[in-house]
Amino acid sequence: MVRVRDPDSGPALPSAAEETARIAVERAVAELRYGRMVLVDGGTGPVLMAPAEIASPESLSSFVARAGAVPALALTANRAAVLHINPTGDDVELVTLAAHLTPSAIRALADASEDLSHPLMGPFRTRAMALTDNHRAALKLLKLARLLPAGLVSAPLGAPQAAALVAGGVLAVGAAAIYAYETTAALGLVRVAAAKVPLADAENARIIAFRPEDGGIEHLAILIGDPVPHEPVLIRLHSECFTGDLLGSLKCDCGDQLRGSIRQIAAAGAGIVLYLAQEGRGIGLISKLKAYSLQDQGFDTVDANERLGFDADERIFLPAAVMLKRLGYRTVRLMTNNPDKVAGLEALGITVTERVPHAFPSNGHNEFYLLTKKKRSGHYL
Ligand SMILES: Nc1nc2c(ncn2[C@@H]2O[C@H](COP(=O)(O)OP(=O)(O)OP(=O)(O)O)[C@@H](O)[C@H]2O)c(=O)[nH]1
Ligand SMILES: [Zn+2]
Repeated sequence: MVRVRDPDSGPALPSAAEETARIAVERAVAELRYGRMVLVDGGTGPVLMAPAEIASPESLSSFVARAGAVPALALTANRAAVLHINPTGDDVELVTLAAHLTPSAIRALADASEDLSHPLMGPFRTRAMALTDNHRAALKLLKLARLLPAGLVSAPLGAPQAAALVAGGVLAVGAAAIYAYETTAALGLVRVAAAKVPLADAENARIIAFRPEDGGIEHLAILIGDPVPHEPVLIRLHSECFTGDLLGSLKCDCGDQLRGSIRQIAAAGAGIVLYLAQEGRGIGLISKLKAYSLQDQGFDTVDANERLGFDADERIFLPAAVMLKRLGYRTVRLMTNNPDKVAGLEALGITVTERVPHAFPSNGHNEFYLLTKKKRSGHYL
């Protein structure tokens, strides 16, 4: 494919080697989502891994046959703390799979939404397998696959064993590529389509779609009116929320914020909504629904994410900053209540001249959610 550089492209487009590495990560993501095993390779020796949330007797025995040994269960420190596993101080714990940890117990250890139906399943033993950077990369890869960050992992394998697995069809992916993935994908964003789409609240609207040059996750820019590049442009960064944006869910404020931002920008004359593919603050729709079921059990939105093994917010701001630069805008008035969005854009070279408050009345279902954003995530409300 011919590589075209926008006149105001901001950061350089990634090299061909970086793009090959990014595509390897996307293929590994697809393998994991099909429940297949993947080899994560890097300086500390290749480790075989598989998602724990779909562990079955068959997948476990196939793992043992390939790795030549019983795997360990890799959990984030957040998830391990919930399970009262003695902390080693590392960000990842490797739990020994004792006989009582059957496939269904492994699934329950991975998935906090089953905590009530599967009360604590200890005792747990850790440290039998030495933790390596490739185990950490394995959990990052699961997050990129929008799966729970809990994986069956082997100890580092010898080169001949890893080569035999690759020859047998197991996909290998580099740990460095996994860590670079989000940055490389964002830096590779280019415009792939643009069209006028008159909206009920903003008739003069255009949607410009961005995608990494050779495929991958797409984000949208909704341009309303004709924002002037050299003046501060009124913008909203809106993370995708299927339930709130499309279904009008009352659990959050997303639907009001999305429609409200379009109305406000139209009333002001011009501006941009960036609609970012970061469902569930970056954990994906299925994990967000699991977080909702934990909220039904009394946990707040932050605790629910952490019980599932995630951080409270897994989003990055680079895709938004890159899209703004590709469109030719570097100075913005940002509609948000989230201080991290202001700091995140500023850190990436976008000047935020003003934070425009973007709060809507609560609706009888989302008071506690809004209060938690204020109290625990420092939102201005
Ligand atoms: N994990 C998780 N995600 C949620 C929950 N409720 C809403 N979301 C997601 O949170 C994101 C909200 O995005 P935004 O409205 O852009 O961001 P914000 O951090 O609330 O900041 P502002 O609205 O700009 O003040 C969307 O991706 C929703 O899908 C929840 O309880 N758990
Ligand atoms: Zn929402």
